[in-house]
Amino acid sequence: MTAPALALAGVGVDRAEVQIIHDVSLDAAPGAVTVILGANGAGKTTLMDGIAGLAPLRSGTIRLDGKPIEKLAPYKRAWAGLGYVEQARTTFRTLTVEQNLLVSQSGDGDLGTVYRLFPELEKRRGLQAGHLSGGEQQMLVLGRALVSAPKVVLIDEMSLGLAPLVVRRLMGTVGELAGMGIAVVLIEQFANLALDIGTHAHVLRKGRVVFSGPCEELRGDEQRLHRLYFGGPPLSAAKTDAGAAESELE
Ligand SMILES: Nc1ncnc2c1ncn2[C@@H]1O[C@H](COP(=O)(O)OP(=O)(O)OP(=O)(O)O)[C@@H](O)[C@H]1O
Repeated sequence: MTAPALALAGVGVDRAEVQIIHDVSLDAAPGAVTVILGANGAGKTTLMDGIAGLAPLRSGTIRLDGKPIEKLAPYKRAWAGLGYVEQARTTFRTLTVEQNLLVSQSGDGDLGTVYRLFPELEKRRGLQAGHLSGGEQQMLVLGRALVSAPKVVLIDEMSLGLAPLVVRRLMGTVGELAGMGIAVVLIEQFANLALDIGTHAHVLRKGRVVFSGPCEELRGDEQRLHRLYFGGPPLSAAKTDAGAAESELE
C-alpha cells in the first residue's frame, strides 16, 4: 500500500477555545482524492484550518510525508508541501493573472502546468485578477496552490456560487491534480460530484467522523448520506458493509 502523504491521528481542533473537532484520524494517499463530507457546521472547515495551522490543535498528530507538522507555523507547513485552497476565493485583485501565479511560485512549481490545466488563464495572463469571472478566479486560486509544488492540497468548497457547468470543469481539474501524484483532500457541498472523483470519503457530524470508507459505498445513496449527515435510526446490518467504519451518533 502507498504510504499516505497526509496522516491525521487523534486530531482535535478548537475555535475560540471551544473544541469543535474530536479525535479525527484519516489518511490521504498521493494520487488520490480524499473527500470530506458533512452538513453545514459539521466542522469541515475547522478541520482543514487545523491541518493548515490556522486553528489551534487541541490533540493529535499531523504527518506530511511521514514528518510531523502539527507544531509548525502555517507558512512552514506550506513550505513542507501543504497547499490550502480556502473557501473564500482570494486573489490579489490588482495584480495580473501571471503576477498572482509568480508571487505564489516556489520549488519546482511551474506556470506551464497551470496554463496547460487552465488555458483560460493563459489567455488572460496580462489581465488584472479582479476582472476575472468567478470560475476563472477559482482556477487562479487552484493555480496558485499548484505553483507552490505541493504534495498535498486541501480544497474547501470551491464550488460556492459557481454555475454547475463551471463546477464540473473544476472537478475534472481536481482529478487531474491527483493524476499528477498530489494527495487532494476535498470538501464539497455537491457530495455526488466529489464522490465521483474521490477514492475514499469521510463524513463528519458534530466534529466527529461517522463514516470512513470507499466513495463508491456512498455514491448515489442520498438516504444514507442524509442519515450520516443528520443522524437517525441505525442502518440494518446488510447496509453497514465491511470495510466501512460507521457509527450512528445522536
Ligand atoms: N471563528 C469561530 N469562532 C467560534 N466558532 C466557530 C468559528 N468558526 C466556526 N465556528 C463553529 O464551528 C463549528 C464548525 O464550523 P465549520 O465552519 O468548521 O463547519 P463546516 O462543516 O465547514 O460548515 P460549512 O459547510 O457551513 O462551511 C460551527 O458550529 C461553527 O459555528
